Amino acid sequence: MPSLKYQAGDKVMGRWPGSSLYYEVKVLGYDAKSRLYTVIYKDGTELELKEQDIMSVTSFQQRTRSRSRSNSRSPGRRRSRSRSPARTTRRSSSRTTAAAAAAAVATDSTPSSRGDKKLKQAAEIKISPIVRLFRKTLSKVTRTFSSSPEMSVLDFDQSSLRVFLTLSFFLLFSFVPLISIDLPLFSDGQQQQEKKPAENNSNNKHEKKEENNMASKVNEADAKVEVDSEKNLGRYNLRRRKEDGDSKAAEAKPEEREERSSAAPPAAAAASSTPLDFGGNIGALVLMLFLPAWVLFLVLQVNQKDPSLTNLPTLPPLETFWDPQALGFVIIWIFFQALLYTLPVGKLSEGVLLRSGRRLTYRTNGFFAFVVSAAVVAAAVYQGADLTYIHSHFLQLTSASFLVSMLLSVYLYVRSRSTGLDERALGGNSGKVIYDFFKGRELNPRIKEFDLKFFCEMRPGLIGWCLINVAMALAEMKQQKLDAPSYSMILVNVFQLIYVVDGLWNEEAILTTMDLMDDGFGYMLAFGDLVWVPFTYTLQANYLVSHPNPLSLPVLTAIVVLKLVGFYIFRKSNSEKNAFRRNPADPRLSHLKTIPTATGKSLLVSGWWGVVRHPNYLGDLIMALAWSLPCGFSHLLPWYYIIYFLILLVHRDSRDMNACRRKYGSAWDKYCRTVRYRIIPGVY
Ligand SMILES: NC(=O)C1=CN([C@@H]2O[C@H](COP(=O)(O)OP(=O)(O)OC[C@H]3O[C@@H](n4cnc5c(N)ncnc54)[C@H](OP(=O)(O)O)[C@@H]3O)[C@@H](O)[C@H]2O)C=CC1
Ligand SMILES: CC(C)CCC[C@@H](C)[C@H]1CC=C2C3=C(CC[C@@]21C)[C@@]1(C)CC[C@H](O)C(C)(C)[C@@H]1CC3
Repeated sequence: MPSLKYQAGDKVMGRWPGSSLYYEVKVLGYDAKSRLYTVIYKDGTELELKEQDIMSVTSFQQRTRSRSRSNSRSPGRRRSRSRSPARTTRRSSSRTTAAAAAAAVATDSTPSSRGDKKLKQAAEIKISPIVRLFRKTLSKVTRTFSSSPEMSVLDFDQSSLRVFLTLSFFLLFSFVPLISIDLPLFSDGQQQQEKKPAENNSNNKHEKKEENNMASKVNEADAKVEVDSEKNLGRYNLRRRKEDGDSKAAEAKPEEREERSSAAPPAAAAASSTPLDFGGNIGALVLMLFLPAWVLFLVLQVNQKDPSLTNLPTLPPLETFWDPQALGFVIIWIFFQALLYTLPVGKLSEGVLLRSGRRLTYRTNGFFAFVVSAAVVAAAVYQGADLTYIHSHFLQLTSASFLVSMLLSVYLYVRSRSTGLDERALGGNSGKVIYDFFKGRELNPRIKEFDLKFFCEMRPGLIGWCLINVAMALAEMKQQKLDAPSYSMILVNVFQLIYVVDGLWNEEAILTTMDLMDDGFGYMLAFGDLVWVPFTYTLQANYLVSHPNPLSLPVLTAIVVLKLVGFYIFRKSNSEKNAFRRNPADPRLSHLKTIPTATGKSLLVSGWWGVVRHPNYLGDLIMALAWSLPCGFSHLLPWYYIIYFLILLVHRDSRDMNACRRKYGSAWDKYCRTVRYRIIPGVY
């Protein structure tokens, strides 16, 4: 190829299709007819790229450095850098890693930039009117509360905040978060610079590059991201030429599906450039204030004789929120669960491969913890303990748990200062204090072998949910003067018990969920696990205590069938994905078709994951419907869960779509074209 810019054998940087990530590739050849270069990535993927998507390593480094220099002029960052003793080492390490052209640099931009707008456009999918309405509302809310994502902690929109604060008694529950976020003692920019090279236990070149702070800096200046998937189709040829010469090649044979741990996920480099969810700082602040207030509203509302929307509860005196005994019970419960978690009983399971190249082990003895907890509670009841205390002190228990979750969140944020970049979540490491506090910075905070995120997600709140439900059944019997709980109460109790026990029985499967793999542990999950789950997921049982709803046998049967259908879809789809992620070559999965991706992982494109994207959400939603139906239609309140859950899962689905698009590029687009429905069959 004499007159060509790149010659066969050249090592250059090639853009990964559908994304803005550059990887080192080797030029294999050039096709004059199509004017495409054939390049090979380090993981063996061969693609055809246009010249404009290729860059020499030198110009790539120059570009990266110049962006880095121009960005380092930002006063905030410079100030913190100059104070860092480790800075020189870091910078030089950044340079060398930049030169080590084995990794990707994300040129994704912040949500406000043109690049990200394009990304959003690319993610725009044809949707049904209901979903469109929902998304419109969601984006309106987001726009209302977020201005520029580049805003600092201090210059947030004061007027929106004031309007918001006057809305209700939010401030009360939000006292602690306000203290913690008003103290921007350190910036993430500084912390990123301060990480000593010695802390880098990464054994993977991609991750080493990821520490290069320039990744995000290239972003800000170079928002020329072309991610329109349709455009990309014309520009790239995604054939895996090595495996097969025709378009069928995208479906790999089972024996080819081994996951290559040497290939780091492409998103690894995007540490501080992942687009912000929830409208950035302002959205996170709003949520931090709104969520506790909403829990308070629900807790007060459910006790009303007529909990309709036109009959809002009044705020009780402040002192009713505080009960040291309730706090004592909450702490004892959490410590009791922690003790069970640490017992050397049950299996040790391996988590997914982390960006640091490590795999963590988890003690998955959740079912054991459940059985022991049930036995201890039963023994306590036998000894005369009155579980209806939980119902009568629900508000105090809620505020005590809120306090614990707040303290935990502050602890998590503070300790995340001393963690390396490869230990942080991609989405919670923006440098924006409120946002990172909310989303969680550290991916897997551990005290020795004690994994805080895993523990909180699977134990105190989840098992506490069942305990509270049982307490509600006893409270119903007491209040309604019944010899046994009502059928509605039994259904709600049994359905949710099945859900929790199933989660604990299949505890290992949680290791391949978004929370464990991608999300940091911060306020969102700490609050979600310790307050939201136990005190709002029990709303149906709580409602039935004082709002009986007799069920006829046919209705009861129909509800049971619905629950079983939902459970079947939920369990089967979760197990299928979990089994596939754990062992892609599992012979039991050999009938499934897959799409290979450049990360070495493949995507399931048949079986449950070929019916809709996120079939597990579909099953979960059907179950949620079966949980609300026993409460009847007199009030909206017991239907709150399914409404919230629909919002949560649709938002989670789009978060996951964006994350997967960043991870898998065009392979993800191909998956979306093949499996067109999102969550619900027929809904795009
Ligand atoms: N009760 C509750 O409050 C909640 C319950 N849930 C439930 O928890 C469960 C886990 O949910 P969640 O963590 O949100 O998401 P998933 O378990 O669906 O995990 C999403 C991940 O799965 C992988 N994936 C996506 N598509 C495919 C595919 N086609 N083939 C192979 N892998 C794929 C991707 O990760 P990668 O490719 O990196 O492996 C993706 O990031 C669900 O059943 C959900 O309903 C969730 C939230 C709240
Ligand atoms: C406070 C916010 C608005 C939302 C917080 C969300 C969290 C409450 C949920 C995020 C993912 C969850 C999962 C479960 C519980 C709720 C949270 C923590 C789960 C443990 C429930 C039991 C299931 O069997 C499961 C699949 C293990 C769930 C995993 C996700």
